[in-house]
Amino acid sequence: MVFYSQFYGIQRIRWPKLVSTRDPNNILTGDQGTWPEGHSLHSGCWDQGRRPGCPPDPPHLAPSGPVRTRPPHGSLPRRPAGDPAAACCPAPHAAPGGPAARPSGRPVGRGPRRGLGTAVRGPARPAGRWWLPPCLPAHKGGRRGPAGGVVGWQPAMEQPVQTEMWKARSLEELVRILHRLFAEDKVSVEEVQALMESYESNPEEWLQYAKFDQYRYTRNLVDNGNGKFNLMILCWGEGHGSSIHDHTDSHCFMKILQGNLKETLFEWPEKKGNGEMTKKSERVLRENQCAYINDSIGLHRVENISHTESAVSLHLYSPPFDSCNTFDQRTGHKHKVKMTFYSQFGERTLCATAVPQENN
Ligand SMILES: N[C@@H](CS(=O)O)C(=O)O
Ligand SMILES: [Fe+2]
Repeated sequence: MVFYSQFYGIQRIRWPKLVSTRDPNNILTGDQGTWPEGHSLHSGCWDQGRRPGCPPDPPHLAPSGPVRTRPPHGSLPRRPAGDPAAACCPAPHAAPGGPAARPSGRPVGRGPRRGLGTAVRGPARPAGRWWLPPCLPAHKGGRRGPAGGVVGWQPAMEQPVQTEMWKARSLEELVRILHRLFAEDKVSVEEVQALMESYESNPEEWLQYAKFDQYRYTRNLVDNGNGKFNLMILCWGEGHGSSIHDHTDSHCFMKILQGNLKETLFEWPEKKGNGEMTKKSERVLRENQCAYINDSIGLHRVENISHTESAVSLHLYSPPFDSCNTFDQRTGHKHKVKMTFYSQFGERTLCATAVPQENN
């Protein structure tokens, strides 16, 4: 699976195979990585209506009404020869030299609209996205430009203009749409971010997961995304915060469900780390906003600076990870920590160790 972004570009993470920055049609050649069974390339089925012989959706993804039809994907990857999904779902967008983007931005999906959220037409994004080299922090071979993005841009292939956006009308629906998006070979950072932002926080829907601790912020697993992502609710009591940390080469989306959270960005320290870490920026994230970070952008610390209000946030990590590095602000020294869940699917996790080693 490949992530792409008009700002951050393709990011190769743990499992994707070789990605050509010049020919996006090549991205399906080579090793397909290690997805859990049944999660390879059937994603073409859902957006064009089910074709005879297509494997059924897993029950929790079963269609129940109209869906958003996909924007045209003129340059999405070709399915490899012999791929069963190619046989059962000859997705027009995946065909070599697939359909050109419609200037009107009208949906191209045919077949019945099947139910996940509302498709709303968003503002057309500027044409011409860029394919980037992997988005890695400088010490892993990435190079950062003045704006903090990775440099080394390679104008290669225009990406389609996205003309529609998802609207998740409930947390449940948000989870369903996320499953759909992550079943694709390519995942758009902006699409996930916009989708998460589209969900209007409703405490009734997430209260069952919101378990607070008196002393530290808690991580509460909501969904494990078929192994492709982890969705969790973090509960921040007054004054609670995380250490400065990285995200283990994963993509991190953070949406505020309640209250406000301050996010402070830091530069990666020099290799050895022996001095005060450099602060890049800070901002306060407010209810329903969704932020995004990965290791090429930098490190961050998140804090609930309120003395009177708790805060709750919804985090998506892909690929999932269970450890990260924390950094000492004064020295830049790093320390690997294991990350655990305070609860999973609404049930309090039994502590395996007497002293949980958390990122705070
Ligand atoms: N990334 C942190 C939360 S935050 O401070 O972004 C975690 O998963 O615990
Ligand atoms: Fe984080």
